[in-house]
Amino acid sequence: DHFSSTDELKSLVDLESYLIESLDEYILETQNVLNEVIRLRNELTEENGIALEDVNDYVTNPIAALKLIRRLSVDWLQLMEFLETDENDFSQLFKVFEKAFPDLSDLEGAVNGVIRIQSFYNLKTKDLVNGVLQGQYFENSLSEKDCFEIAKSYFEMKQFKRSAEWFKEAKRLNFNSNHDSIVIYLANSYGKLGKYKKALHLISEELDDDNENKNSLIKYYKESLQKDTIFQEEHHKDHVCGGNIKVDPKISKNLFCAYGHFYAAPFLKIAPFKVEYLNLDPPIRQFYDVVTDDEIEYIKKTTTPYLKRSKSGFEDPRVSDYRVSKSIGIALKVHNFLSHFDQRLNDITGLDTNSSESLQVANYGIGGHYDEHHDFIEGTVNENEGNRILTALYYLEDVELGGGTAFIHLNVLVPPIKNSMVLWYNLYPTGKPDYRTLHVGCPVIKGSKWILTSWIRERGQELLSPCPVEYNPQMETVI
Ligand SMILES: O=C(O)CCC(=O)C(=O)O
Ligand SMILES: [Fe+2]
Repeated sequence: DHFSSTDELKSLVDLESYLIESLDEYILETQNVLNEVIRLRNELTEENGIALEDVNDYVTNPIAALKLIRRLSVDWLQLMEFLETDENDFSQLFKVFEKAFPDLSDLEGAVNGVIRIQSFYNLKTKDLVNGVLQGQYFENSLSEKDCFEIAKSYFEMKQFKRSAEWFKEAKRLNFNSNHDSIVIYLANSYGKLGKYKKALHLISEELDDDNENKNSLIKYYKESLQKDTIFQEEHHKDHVCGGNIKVDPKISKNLFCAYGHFYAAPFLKIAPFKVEYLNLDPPIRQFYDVVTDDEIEYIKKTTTPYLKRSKSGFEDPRVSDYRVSKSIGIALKVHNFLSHFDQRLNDITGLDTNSSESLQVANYGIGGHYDEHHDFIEGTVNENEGNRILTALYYLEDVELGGGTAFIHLNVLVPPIKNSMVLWYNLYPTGKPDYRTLHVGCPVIKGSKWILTSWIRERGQELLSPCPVEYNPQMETVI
């Protein structure tokens, strides 16, 4: 027994105080963990609250979407590391939902989307960080972590002017342990641009004295200062997608709008289409109100469950960053609801649409695009079909910002206007490919882009379009 000896009781008191001390340590440790969990939880709650205010607006904003993906692919996992040690109900619950989370490749996709938007539209880094897109202010701004992710991607792409801008923003927003890593990256970006003095200054002044790389970096940049290497300044040029490139007035003064009926199609005599000539040679024309809201609803509803990541290339189609969208073919013949669709294209073009391919529906998310390409097939063409004479591209949705179609040799930017269709010939009337038709599906900055594309092939047109030597706009009746 214990109670008969005071000595034994004393040792129990000692033991108890030892235990209390250890318990205190445990409490402190747990409290620290919990405080950190609470801090992260508050950060997540704040952002989630902003998203809840208008979910649709949030997920169609590239900056907000990037943040959402980063939270779910990185931040939540960091939080869970704190809770991992004990098997609590929340950890169990999290494991069930985690499977549906975006992963690091989704994060990479979202970062690339923002980078694409910046480079195609030549947006200022500071504007993007503050949520300003093409001059319009949106509420979502980027955090240090987001800037750091983007900066690292630019660094890997060897775009050091941009990486320096983004690391600078990350440094400005920084208030945690990542500081040294940002400083080194920023200095190295300066170094790659030949700005050794700046790099040296940054390392000497701002890198922690305890950092193991400090001395070697100082030595490296001091030595670099002695070398005289010539560097090429990186320039960011305007792209046709941005809509800021002026068209030669000699061309633009001849452009016009009209009510057009074509090839004497009887229906169009009564109800001509509104048409706008965006370029005369080669002709690029935008037709308004050629697809109805009901048809659009039908097309979206029917195709949405089947959309798959688009591929590019005729011979060996692949998924790549060249074309970031989801798409699926739709055969008009099996959809009675769309029975008038091809008739309109036939009325407009005078061509036989029976030989056209199944239509293609595509949906581009934020930063989604289709880089420079021609629609005609290069190389061997299947003789039973022939090449793609003509492209008719229908816009099924207005895009809030970006998402036009740019003809980069012609400085023509087609705005994505719902219910309209843009039409151009990919071949000269002689059947020769027309390389002036090189075009880009511009990145979506904000919103969602839905298009439908119809390609008319050469076969079946022999009697309808007997090769004129040159295209002549007079072939069409315009009233
Ligand atoms: O998305 C666009 O604006 C262009 C699409 C396109 O060029 C195509 O699908 O061939
Ligand atoms: Fe195309």
